[in-house]
Amino acid sequence: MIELSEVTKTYAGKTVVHHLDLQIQPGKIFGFLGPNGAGKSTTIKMMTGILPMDEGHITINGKDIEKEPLETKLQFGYVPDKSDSFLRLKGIEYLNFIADIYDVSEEKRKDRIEYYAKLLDLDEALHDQIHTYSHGMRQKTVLCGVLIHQPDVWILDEPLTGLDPKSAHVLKQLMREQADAGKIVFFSSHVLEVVEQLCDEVAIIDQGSLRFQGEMHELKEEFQEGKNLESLFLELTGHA
Ligand SMILES: Nc1ncnc2c1ncn2[C@@H]1O[C@H](COP(=O)(O)OP(=O)(O)OP(=O)(O)O)[C@@H](O)[C@H]1O
Repeated sequence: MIELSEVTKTYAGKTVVHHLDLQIQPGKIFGFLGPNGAGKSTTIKMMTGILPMDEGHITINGKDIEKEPLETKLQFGYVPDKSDSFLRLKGIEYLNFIADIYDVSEEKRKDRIEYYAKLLDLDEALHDQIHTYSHGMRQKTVLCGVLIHQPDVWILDEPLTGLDPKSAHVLKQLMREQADAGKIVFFSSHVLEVVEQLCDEVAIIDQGSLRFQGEMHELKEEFQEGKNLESLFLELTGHA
């Protein structure tokens, strides 16, 4: 389970995440929605321990990201919205590095790298340096790193942006499999069609505050009378 309690972040006097409470249960694909600048990436960076929070607590599988950062980081895999680290490494070197960090055995890593690199059409690029990769290839390389260590929780920031249709389809299938195996897939997006198609549960934030959290079917019940998800989203985020 992921739990955010009263999480607040202020940049230079401007509060961009405001007393945010969220609970994400295992077995779900959880969509985190909001317009540009709503505070999605900031929240994800606090969940993953990249940014400190000013107030509140975040736990992942009962581990507190501020009190037990290492133990908490072992619970999840993270794909950021921009992947521009380790650019001098070759894809295969990066994946072996991740496997080393997470103590994945030689046999398992070999099988998993082979399987997932082929599935994501990365196999032919593995011996090139990451700086030669496109945005989508970099995203898929980081994703491959997550798949290699098989964490309970996936945290994905705009994971489908920049992926070609085949890779997007593969990722959506992997997300479904992960949730169906009783694990958590938490992802941010502003692509409403993707959210509607994929999510079991959603949270909508605007200006750092929660406007809705509930099952996808509860959200859909709100837009039965001629409203689609887009108009409901615009209404909830004050842009109708
Ligand atoms: N390092 C920073 N310094 C100052 N303000 C920041 C910083 N990072 C983000 N912000 C501000 O915090 C707010 C939330 O930004 P954030 O990137 O979390 O939004 P987002 O919901 O992920 O947006 P998008 O959908 O455009 O990626 C915005 O107003 C942004 O300008």
